[in-house]
Amino acid sequence: MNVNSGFQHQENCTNDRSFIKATGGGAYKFSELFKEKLGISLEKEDEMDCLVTGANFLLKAVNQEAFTYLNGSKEFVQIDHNDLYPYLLVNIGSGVSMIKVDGDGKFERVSGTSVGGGTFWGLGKLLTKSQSFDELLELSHRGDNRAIDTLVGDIYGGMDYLKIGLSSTTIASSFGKATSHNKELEDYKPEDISRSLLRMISNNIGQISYLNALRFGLKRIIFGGFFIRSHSYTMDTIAVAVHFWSKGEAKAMFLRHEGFLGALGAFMSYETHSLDDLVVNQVMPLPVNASLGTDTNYDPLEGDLNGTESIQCSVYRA
Ligand SMILES: Nc1ncnc2c1ncn2[C@@H]1O[C@H](COP(=O)(O)OP(=O)(O)OP(=O)(O)O)[C@@H](O)[C@H]1O
Ligand SMILES: CC(C)(CO)[C@@H](O)C(=O)NCCC(=O)O
Repeated sequence: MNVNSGFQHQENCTNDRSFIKATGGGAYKFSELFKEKLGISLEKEDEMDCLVTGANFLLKAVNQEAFTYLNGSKEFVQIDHNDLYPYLLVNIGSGVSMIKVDGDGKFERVSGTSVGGGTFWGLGKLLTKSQSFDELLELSHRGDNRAIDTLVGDIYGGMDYLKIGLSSTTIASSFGKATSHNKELEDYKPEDISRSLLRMISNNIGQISYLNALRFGLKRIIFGGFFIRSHSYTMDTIAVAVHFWSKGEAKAMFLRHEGFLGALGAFMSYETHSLDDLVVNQVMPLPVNASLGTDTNYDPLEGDLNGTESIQCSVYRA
């Protein structure tokens, strides 16, 4: 669930109620709990609406928000506001939603996949006994997926299969080596398992995203969601998948504030928080757990999220 801290207190003679905007499944699931324990009503905002509003806001208002990531280096992309749409927004949370965005409030959820962040965390926990997502992610930094995945070279005696465009190092079958008769789970290193899993899931999301972009003729694919967490290997795998399948035609883009699109969108849904009502260069407090430092040296690929600071926004008046 995404909740934001734009806490509002409404009073009139008959009704004294406090509410906060909330989106996602948790806005429904925890509604009663919030009311019972905190006396707060959750005002539900549609999840897809909020994701799109959050992404559009960031892309328009925050300088150096979007970047591409290829071969280990990132490049910020300055997007002309008049040339922002259409794009494919891929939100990788527990599951994955793919949304074709045509404008403010104009979008269609065109696809999705249940193989997402929850799959990485869930399968990874079972297979590696990791106690936290961060531990699992950290394992993947040190792993070598070649110990688990079958590569084209493993099948072709170390050779490339260039006739169909596959090098010997391309993964032919994720987790293929785990079929080995004389090996059990304990014989594989948790870090290698984590790495294979991350590659499998990121690759798959990159591929499905590209196919959907192709379906609608979209050149830009923007990835968000808490799964990415500015993790370089995740972004690299997704970017390579998009590059590989599109033969360089489509670009994967990432967002500095990728994990908070829904919360931002819910925040924006307060009538007084629309983009047009904000002034140029205003420092806008972000929702709880939804902000990054104002440090201009901040590196999203290295940084961690601590959710206590504000974000410097350049907001254009309509
Ligand atoms: N510290 C963390 N703890 C748990 N999961 C994390 C953490 N950091 C990143 N993740 C990843 O984020 C995913 C959840 O992302 P997010 O909160 O955006 O989605 P959600 O709202 O639960 O799912 P959905 O969008 O499908 O409703 C997890 O499945 C996991 O892959
Ligand atoms: C169900 C939601 C939208 C909840 O956020 C998300 O988890 C999701 O998009 N899952 C993928 C479902 C599917 O399209 O197969």
